[in-house]
Amino acid sequence: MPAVGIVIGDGNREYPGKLTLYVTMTCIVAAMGGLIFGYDIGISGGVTTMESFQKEFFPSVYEKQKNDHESNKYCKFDSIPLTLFTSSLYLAALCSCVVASYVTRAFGRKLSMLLGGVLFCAGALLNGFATAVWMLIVGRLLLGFGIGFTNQSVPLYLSEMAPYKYIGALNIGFQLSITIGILVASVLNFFFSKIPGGWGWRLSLGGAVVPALIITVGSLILPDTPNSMIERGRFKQAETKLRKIRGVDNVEDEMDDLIAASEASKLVEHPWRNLLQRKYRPHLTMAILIPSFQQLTGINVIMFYAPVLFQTIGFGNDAALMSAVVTGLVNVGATVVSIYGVDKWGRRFLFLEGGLQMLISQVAVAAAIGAKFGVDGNPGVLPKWYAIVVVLFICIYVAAFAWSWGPLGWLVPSEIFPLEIRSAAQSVTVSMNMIFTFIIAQVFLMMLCHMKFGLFIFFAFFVAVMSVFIYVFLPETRGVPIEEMNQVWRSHWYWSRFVDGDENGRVEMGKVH
Ligand SMILES: OC[C@H]1O[C@](O)(CO)[C@@H](O)[C@@H]1O
Repeated sequence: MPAVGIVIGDGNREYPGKLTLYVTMTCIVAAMGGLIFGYDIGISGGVTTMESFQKEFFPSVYEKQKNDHESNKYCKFDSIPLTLFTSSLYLAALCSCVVASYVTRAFGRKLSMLLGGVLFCAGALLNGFATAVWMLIVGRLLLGFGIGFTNQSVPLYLSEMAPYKYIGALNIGFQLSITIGILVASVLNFFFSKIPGGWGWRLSLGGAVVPALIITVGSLILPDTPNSMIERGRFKQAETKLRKIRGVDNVEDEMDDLIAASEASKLVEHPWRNLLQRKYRPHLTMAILIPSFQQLTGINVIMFYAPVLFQTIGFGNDAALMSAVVTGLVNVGATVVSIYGVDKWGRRFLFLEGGLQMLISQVAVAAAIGAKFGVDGNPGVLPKWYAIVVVLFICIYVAAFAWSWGPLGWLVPSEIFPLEIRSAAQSVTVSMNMIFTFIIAQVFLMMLCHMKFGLFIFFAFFVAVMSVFIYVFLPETRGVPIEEMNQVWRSHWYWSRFVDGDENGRVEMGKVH
């Protein structure tokens, strides 16, 4: 997720500051924001394969998969209410993003986090105690509203509290905690599914209450950010707070820049209209395409539905949930690789290498499933070695995503938007991501039913398209301070026609970003 907000410093200036208790607490709360998002992503697929859950809420799916040995296996989970259970969260998150950005600006980051935490708690409880499908869906909607608030406020809070030099790392750190949340969810699903009497799914869904409570309590005890005090004209208070947060006395430089940034952002009258200007065409294009492409890699087919997918292709219950744990582990590990490599190897290299690796593994998965299942999806008994090969290719695919499009899908947009369009462009990025996450969650099981193993070719096609797009249109942004970005567009073979001349030239941001 993005570390949104006003980035301070002139790219060369080093602000003094230590890793204080405040900063550490900030990181913990921020980690909870990512964790709970990841938890929601990872929990639903496993829960929907639990028999007690299916029997209680989706008896027709249960019957179909128990008794129907004849018809197409690719279709055994194809049920609109079942997919709505997963996808409704992202639709709600999309809607609440808009309200959340207003609340965060007008009433501060803490209130937004508190609202997010409370909505999460309500959603988790409603889900854990659900006795009807509507309770499940309303619970997921509440969780989604919560995500809209925390995804807006937590990264912003984080980027304002963290010492300048940690901002980049925290950006990927947030994505890392999403992947950890997904992993925790799949491990819990694995163990909870063994609990008899229908308690397993209740514990899995209700478990979200733990990180939700941490965020709620955190938002009450954490301090306000100096930035939001400055926005409200409390300069003295902000300076005292900044000293305390940074653990040093000489915070004058940072204070000056914060005040300048706040004043500059007040001058931005029409961020949305700004974004439509010709000179921001490259930014708008990236704000729309990068998050859309991130989802069109098909990653959430695996993240949401890995256990469903593995059961569809003939794995037993346990093996399906275990395989989801394995892909979850690979996801976390490869995100760490990205943190290590992103400044060493550059963004373009990771995008292109990741794209190629995803393409090859998707074609391999399609071929392996197609060869064994044909179009009617009836493999007889799936040999163990064959199942392992399929899981292996899926892991190769997940690893590629997790060190390329996963973190870079957030990092690259966050480093190319100049201050005067930053908040608008960031909202476009977050919204596009949510829209496509919703669409994929909603239509995947139907697509699997109709396109069968060809579904993986469908996503492979998009991976090819997006890799070509990166190769041709995305300049390298590694180590480019934001005030130099315009120069990068200006020397690009295509974007130079939009960002040419001095009139569009450098944005006067030396002090404020
Ligand atoms: O780690 C995979 C996860 O990362 C995201 O792309 C968010 O950045 C999610 O949509 C996905 O489930």
